[in-house]
Formats: sequence, structure tokens, C-alpha cells
Amino acid sequence: MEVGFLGLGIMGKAMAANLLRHGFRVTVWNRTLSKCDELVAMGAAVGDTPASVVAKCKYTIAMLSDPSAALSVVFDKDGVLEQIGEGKGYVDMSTVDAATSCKISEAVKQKGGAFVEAPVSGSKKPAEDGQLVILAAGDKALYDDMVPAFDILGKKSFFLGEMGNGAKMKLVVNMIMGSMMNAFSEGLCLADKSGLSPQTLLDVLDLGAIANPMFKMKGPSMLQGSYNPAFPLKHQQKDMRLALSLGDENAVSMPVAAAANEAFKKARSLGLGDLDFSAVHEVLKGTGGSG
Ligand SMILES: NC(=O)C1=CN([C@@H]2O[C@H](COP(=O)(O)OP(=O)(O)OC[C@H]3O[C@@H](n4cnc5c(N)ncnc54)[C@H](OP(=O)(O)O)[C@@H]3O)[C@@H](O)[C@H]2O)C=CC1
Ligand SMILES: O=CC(=O)O
Repeated sequence: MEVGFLGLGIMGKAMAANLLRHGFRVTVWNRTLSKCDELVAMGAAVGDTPASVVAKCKYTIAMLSDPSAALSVVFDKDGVLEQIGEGKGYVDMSTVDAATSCKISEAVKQKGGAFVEAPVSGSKKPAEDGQLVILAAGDKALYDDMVPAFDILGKKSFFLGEMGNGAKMKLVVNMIMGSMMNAFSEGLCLADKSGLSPQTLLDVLDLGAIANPMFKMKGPSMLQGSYNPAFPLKHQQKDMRLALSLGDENAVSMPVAAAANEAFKKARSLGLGDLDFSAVHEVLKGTGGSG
């Protein structure tokens, strides 16, 4: 199968590499073109623009930072819309809001093409290992065509029905994750300030009912103040913002998520946006947690 791939950040690079390793023919494009080099060394072809990738490939996947990047790659000059049409499919796996997905879907459909939104749950390591959870919605026929690629990229795909449901599900999941990260960080600070060993807290948590892969993976590096980015904090804050907006639209009160968002915003204002989202721990430490 031949696919185009737009966006080679932390996630896109790992996902495109996985497709190549499994025998897919992949044509890549990235705004910063030098990021294509590693993929070319693995056998990828390069397109000059999103439009040229879509012109070449029946199916094109995108993995971009946020709604503004997702819209720009479709609607701007040399964008996806210039070449999408009958018989071609576009799959956006970026985390965006439902309105962004719907806008792209309408424009692609007007040109005769098909569109699926397919954001993913799972970070850098699951992307490298093909263990993502894919939250797709939109054109069911295109979804079915993409299953061979989704089977490489993920451990499970959900087809969630109408356009926007994939984005909404992803935002709900990440709203919970961002809130959990804040509670976890507060707990580490509280243990430390109360004279307990935070490392022992990690051991206790891991044996109980709230054990989870995130605490297990992030806890030790948080205790060391090490935040090598797997999921950049700026993207987690974007997801909190979009989830809170979804809450506004549906009159759902989310005081816990709102407080977590404030901590992520504070972290961004301190210049921590490009670090891993667990760097929010630095904010909570600074407000009275472990010194
Ligand atoms: N990292 C993670 O753990 C996870 C991330 N996600 C989501 O996946 C998406 C990608 O995340 P990730 O790979 O970590 O992000 P990165 O910040 O590593 O990569 C972002 C990508 O978007 C591109 N980009 C940004 N702005 C524009 C623009 N205006 N026009 C064209 N391209 C643009 C970047 O290009 P350039 O290289 O030129 O900057 C880069 O390819 C995000 O929506 C994120 O929320 C979902 C699950 C997990
Ligand atoms: O969006 C981030 C993730 O880990 O999932």
C-alpha cells in the first residue's frame, strides 16, 4: 500500500517509520524539510508540498501540532485541497477540536474526496511500537480502506461514527490525563513535604487500585526533574483548552480540569512548553511542593 505522510514531529516520524518498516511505500512532507532525511534513509520518497504528496498518493495521513497547523496544511497555498478529489482519501490523526475536523471534512468532500479524522491515544513509545489506540470517525469506506495501516500503527482502532466524535473522544481522554498528571504531581510534592519518600509513594501507587502506565513511566523522571519530551507540554495545554471549550459548549462543569489547565498555562509561561507535559511538576513544586 502507498501512503503520503504530512508532519514528521515526535509522533509523525515514528508512525511513518513504522509504516516503512512494514513494507508500505511512503511519501513524506514536513514543513521543516530537513526532518525528512531520516525517513528518506529508511526508503521514503519526499514531496515538495502537501499538494504534491496528495497528487502522488491515493491515501494521505497527517500528524500535525494543532488546529491551526491542520487547517493551514489543507487550506493554504500548495495545500491538500489543491489535489484532493474523487478516489482520494485524507486522514488527519492530529489532536484537534471537532469544528476543525468538520471544516476539513466539508472542504474535502466538496472536492469529491473522502476524509477520516483519527486522533490517537498513546505517546512516543506506543507510536514507535505500533501500540497506539486510534479514535476514528467520518467516512466509513475510507476507514475500512485504512485498516491495514491502522493495524500497523495501533493495537486497536475504534470507529466512532459521525465526524467530530474522534476529536471529542480524544479531548475527553486527554482532559482526564492532564488532570491526573496534576493530581499525581501534587501527591509527589505532598509526600515529600510531609517527610515521606516520594520513591516509596511510587512503589505504593504501583501496587494499588490507581496503578497506571503513566505514573509508572513518568514518576521516576519527575523525581529527577528530567522532562525529555515524549508528549510536549504545549500540546497537553492545547488539549486542556479544547476540552474545556467542549465543556463550555455542553454546559459541563469541569473545575478539576480548569485548575489543571491553569498549571499547564503557568508552565508554558515559564518557558516549559517544549518539555514533556510532566514538567508541570516544576510549577507545582514552585508553589509550595518539594523544594
Ligand atoms: N507526542 C505525543 O505523545 C502525542 C501527540 N499527539 C498529538 O499529535 C500531534 C503531533 O504531536 P507531536 O508529534 O508530539 O508534535 P511535534 O510538535 O513534535 O510535531 C508537530 C508537527 O506539526 C508540524 N507543524 C506545526 N505547525 C505547522 C504549520 N503551521 N504548518 C505545517 N506544519 C506544522 C511540525 O512541523 P515542523 O517540524 O516544521 O515544526 C511537526 O511536523 C499533536 O496534535 C499532538 O497533540 C497525540 C498523541 C500523543
Ligand atoms: O496525547 C497524548 C497521549 O499520550 O495520548
